[in-house]
Amino acid sequence: MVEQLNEDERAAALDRLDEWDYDDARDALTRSFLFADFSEAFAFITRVALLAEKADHHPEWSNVWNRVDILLTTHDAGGLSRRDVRMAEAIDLLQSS
Ligand SMILES: C[C@H](O)[C@H](O)[C@H]1CNC2=NC(N)=NC(=O)C2=N1
Repeated sequence: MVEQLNEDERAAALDRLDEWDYDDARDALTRSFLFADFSEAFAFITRVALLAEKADHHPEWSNVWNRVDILLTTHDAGGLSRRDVRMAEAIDLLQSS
């Protein structure tokens, strides 16, 4: 069973994850991505979906044309866990490649 991050662990993670915001109500990480068009946004969604399947850790997300909104939290832990931090870092790497 994966553990929810404690306050110190959460603060350290948020410090490192510059591009991500913290959703207090959900104990979650959020980030919005903007692309040139729907096709680019959908390609990104596909890449993240493959990461998610590999990690068995799945984002909550929505897409409107060129925009993808992602929320990461761990349902099994009732909030933010290491799995969300790892997923956010992996998504950031996709973005920078
Ligand atoms: C059984 C399976 O491992 C779990 O349900 C996984 C699947 N994907 C998941 N994704 C997220 N975001 N949180 C989870 O707790 C979770 N649990």
